[in-house]
Amino acid sequence: MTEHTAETVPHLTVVDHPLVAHKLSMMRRTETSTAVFRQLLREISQLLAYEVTRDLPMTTERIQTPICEWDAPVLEGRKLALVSILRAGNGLLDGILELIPGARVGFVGLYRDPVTLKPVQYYCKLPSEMGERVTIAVDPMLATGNSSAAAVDLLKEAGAKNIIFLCLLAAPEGVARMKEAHPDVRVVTASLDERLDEKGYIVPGLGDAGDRMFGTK
Ligand SMILES: O=P(O)(O)OC[C@H]1O[C@H](OP(=O)(O)OP(=O)(O)O)[C@H](O)[C@@H]1O
Ligand SMILES: O=c1cc[nH]c(=O)[nH]1
Ligand SMILES: [Mg+2]
Repeated sequence: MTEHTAETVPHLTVVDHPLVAHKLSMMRRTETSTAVFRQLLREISQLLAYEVTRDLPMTTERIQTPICEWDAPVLEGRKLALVSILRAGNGLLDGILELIPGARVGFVGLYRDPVTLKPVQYYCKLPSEMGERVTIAVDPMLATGNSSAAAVDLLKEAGAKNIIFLCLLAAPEGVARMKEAHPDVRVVTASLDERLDEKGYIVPGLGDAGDRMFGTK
């Protein structure tokens, strides 16, 4: 590990949970099939959703139980915006939507040019009233951070102010890039990996998340 840790990067949360770590190790294995990879990502996404929503603002609503009237805790404000960074973000989105079915959903289409490692945008469709929603942007991989920084630029252009970036694996380089470009955005990840290789892949990583999820090359 490098010197970057959850302690030295306070805007970074590494979800430290045995089930997450075990499932993630299974996902990293080369021999894990596409079907199992997708299923594991769905399972992990729900554990991460539990963590990433921990500090959502709450209010109370007067309700009638069979016994009495009561001020019951409920989520405050407008419905969450979940934004998937295509393609691979959809692997995290599906499981989280099961837990938060009322969330509004946006998509940012980006792919990383394999030579320049710069993001190329091909799509953007976001919910209305982004300025009034907590926005959770999801993409399994935070490598150079170029894609996530560009995606957050688009979210902010649409008015989003309260943004969390949720990923599965983060490289220290990507965490640093996000901190520099968007210091107000909290990054939540299942693992802070060691580094990037010469092609910009996360080490030890799990390879190309989109390809592993969809069986492409
Ligand atoms: O931090 P970065 O260096 O920008 O790399 C991370 C990006 O690369 C992957 O997407 P990819 O370009 O492979 O597109 P895909 O989801 O369509 O496979 C990943 O899902 C991120 O979006
Ligand atoms: O390791 C990496 C880096 C970027 N994108 C991926 O899918 N994997
Ligand atoms: Mg890919």
